[in-house]
Amino acid sequence: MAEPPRLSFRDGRLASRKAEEAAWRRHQAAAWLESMVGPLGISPCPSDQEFVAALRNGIVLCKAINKIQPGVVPKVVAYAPCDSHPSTAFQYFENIRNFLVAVQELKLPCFEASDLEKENVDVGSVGKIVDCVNSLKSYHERKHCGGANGSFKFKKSPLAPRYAVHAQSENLALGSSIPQKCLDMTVTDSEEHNFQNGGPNMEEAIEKLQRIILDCMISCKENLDQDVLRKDPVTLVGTILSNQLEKEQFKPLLQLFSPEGSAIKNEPNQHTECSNSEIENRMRILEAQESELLELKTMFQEVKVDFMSLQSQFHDDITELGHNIEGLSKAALGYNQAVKENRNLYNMLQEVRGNIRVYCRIRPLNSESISSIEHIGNDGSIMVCDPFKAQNTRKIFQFNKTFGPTSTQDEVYMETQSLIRSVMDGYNVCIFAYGQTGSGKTHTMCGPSGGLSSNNLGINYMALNDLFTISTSREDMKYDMRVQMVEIYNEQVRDLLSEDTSSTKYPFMSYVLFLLYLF
Ligand SMILES: Nc1ncnc2c1ncn2[C@@H]1O[C@H](COP(=O)(O)OP(=O)(O)OP(=O)(O)O)[C@@H](O)[C@H]1O
Repeated sequence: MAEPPRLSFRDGRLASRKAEEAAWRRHQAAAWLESMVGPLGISPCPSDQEFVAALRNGIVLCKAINKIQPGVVPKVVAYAPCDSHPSTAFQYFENIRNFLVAVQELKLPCFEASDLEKENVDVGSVGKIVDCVNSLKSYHERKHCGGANGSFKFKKSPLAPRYAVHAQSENLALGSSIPQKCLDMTVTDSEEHNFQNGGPNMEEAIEKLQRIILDCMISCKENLDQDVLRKDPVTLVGTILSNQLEKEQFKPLLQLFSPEGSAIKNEPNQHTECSNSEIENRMRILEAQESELLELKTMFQEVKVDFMSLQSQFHDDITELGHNIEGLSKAALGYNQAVKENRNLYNMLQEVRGNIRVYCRIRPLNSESISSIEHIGNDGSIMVCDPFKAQNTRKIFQFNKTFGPTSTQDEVYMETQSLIRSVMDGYNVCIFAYGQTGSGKTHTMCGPSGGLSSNNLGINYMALNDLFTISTSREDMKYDMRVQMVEIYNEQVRDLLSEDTSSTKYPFMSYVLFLLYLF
């Protein structure tokens, strides 16, 4: 049975370092994709399998590149209900193909569509995919800073190219073009070309050199004599390094650091140019922002002044309004008091004039009638004389007021109006007409038309109109009005508004009858 190949300490450390680096780069790629398109549903440090599985349908990649370059992948096939369907798998392949075309258009490093399709992913394929994603990331960042026009350089994964090369690196022939490709784990054809043209930056070159030196040291350490190492380790390491660095394979790299090296000479210039242009850009942005800030500050100050002025004006207006309201309130209070006093005086006047008043109205005579009225006094007195009896039969009667045959309905009402209005202030008022048949009671109380015409309205109608007008004008009071009409004939009370009068009882009628007896 064949024994499995043993890994030396050096190989083990290298492998571990490479795995760590690859994992870090995967993490960076995944984190960037998540920042662009949202959660991928994988762990923050995904395995190769996880990473590839998340990108296999190409949706994430297409969305990400569309964010950088909108519309570069015009149609992205989204998730289908059943992803195992053959047509969907084909459409997903379309996603990958469109994405790769878009990447090529941006002149960024690509991978093969088959790299994503493999069930058992290999490190080299994943490295290419990660490289592609990270180059997109760098492109995006540069674009964000105003760069990313034309050629674009990216950091390549250390994995894929190094793997094949490193095993042979120490035994390769020096100087030829093929070994040149192989001797540096990190230097590829394109990168070498870049070195010659001042392509890679200093940081990349230092990183590469560090790796080579580390490899050399590990390689040498395995063959070191422990005794020699104990005597003068510094000189020993120096000698080893200088021997190693003498080799042809390091020359392209060392040229980078030589003062004459065009690449190293150009790079700082390029870097400086890039930095200067970036700085200039940022300075311009900063100046623009500063001027905008100043404008905003000025505007803020103006708005603040306006606001203060408005606030002060508002305060003055409110104060003035308060004074006005206070004045109105006092006036209203005074008015209410005046009205109240006025009512009291009014009602006192009614009492002075007499709570019970008796008026006499003489109706016009008809053609056959002979008048018995001899004199009507202004003080309400009336002298009557029976024309069929002797002269000494004259009699004088005194009333509060006597209305002659020519008096109108309005004149009669004006005398009773003050009493009627005091009802609205809570006083009880009763007006009734008394007299023999045909003396004019109905004419006075209801009017000749019985309320059907607005001319010559009776006391009842005029009183009700007056009361409704007053109740409407007094908005702060609520009045409840009810009307009842009764007739007293032969000491019998009859409800004129009720159809069935037999069962109606009127407890107040005893007072009315008592009053009638008084007269
Ligand atoms: N001041 C007046 N001016 C003109 N006509 C009047 C006046 N008073 C009464 N008359 C007339 O006299 C007649 C009798 O009046 P009225 O019917 O009002 O009397 P009465 O007292 O109501 O009678 P009764 O008690 O029988 O009902 C009516 O035709 C009425 O038009």
